Amino acid sequence: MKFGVVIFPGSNCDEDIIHVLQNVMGQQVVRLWHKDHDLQGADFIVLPGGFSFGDYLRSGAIARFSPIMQVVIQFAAKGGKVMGICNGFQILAEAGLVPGALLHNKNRKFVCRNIYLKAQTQNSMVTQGIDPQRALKIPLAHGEGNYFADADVLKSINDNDQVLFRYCDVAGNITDESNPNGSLENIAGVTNKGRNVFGFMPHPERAAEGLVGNEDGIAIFESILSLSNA
Ligand SMILES: NC(=O)CC[C@H](N)C(=O)O
Repeated sequence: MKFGVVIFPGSNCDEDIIHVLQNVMGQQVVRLWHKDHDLQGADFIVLPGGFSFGDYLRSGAIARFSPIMQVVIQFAAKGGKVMGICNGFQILAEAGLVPGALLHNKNRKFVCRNIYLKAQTQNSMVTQGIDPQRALKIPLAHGEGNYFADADVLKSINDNDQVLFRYCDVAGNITDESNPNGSLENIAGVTNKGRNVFGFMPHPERAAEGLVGNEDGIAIFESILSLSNA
């Protein structure tokens, strides 16, 4: 598969995801600059983590207007696959490509530690290969990751099976104590109605090889690739 990784001013996880896709997963990757107007034939677009435009106004609020986002929005409208990690998720939410919003963490503090999450649906490209009972240990690093949606949106994403991940404890229990940022119903990631746009806060690209002491993130990348090869 050919991945396109978009780089915004202030992105800081772009090289991490490029490294994992290229060197760990053996995929083709092109770097896309936020001012570009085409996707260089990529089949799968990734918006990486970081602090695009210094998180001014709100995380993702300015990046959402970068020229490349017009092309990404058109690509997604035609069913193209787009995945946002952390700041990428914030940009997708600002662009209206996934439901809901990311508010400041409930305790107003930046959270930077490992958390656990569980896949919530088998019906998505990023989770279909993950054992739903498995608690994945994945790093988290953000100040604005508190997932919010109004009651109607929350109901519709639950009814349509659009929740990708929820925060849990090491044993897989989804509890208030295992919620690191105040997210509604422990939601850590969602997909859109068309199931081709994916956003989540945790960073699997920081946990995808033995060298960094944690390979749990590979399950997500394997899931994406197994469906594309099916
Ligand atoms: N790691 C990241 O992508 C940081 C996300 C974002 N800028 C925040 O602090 O909320």
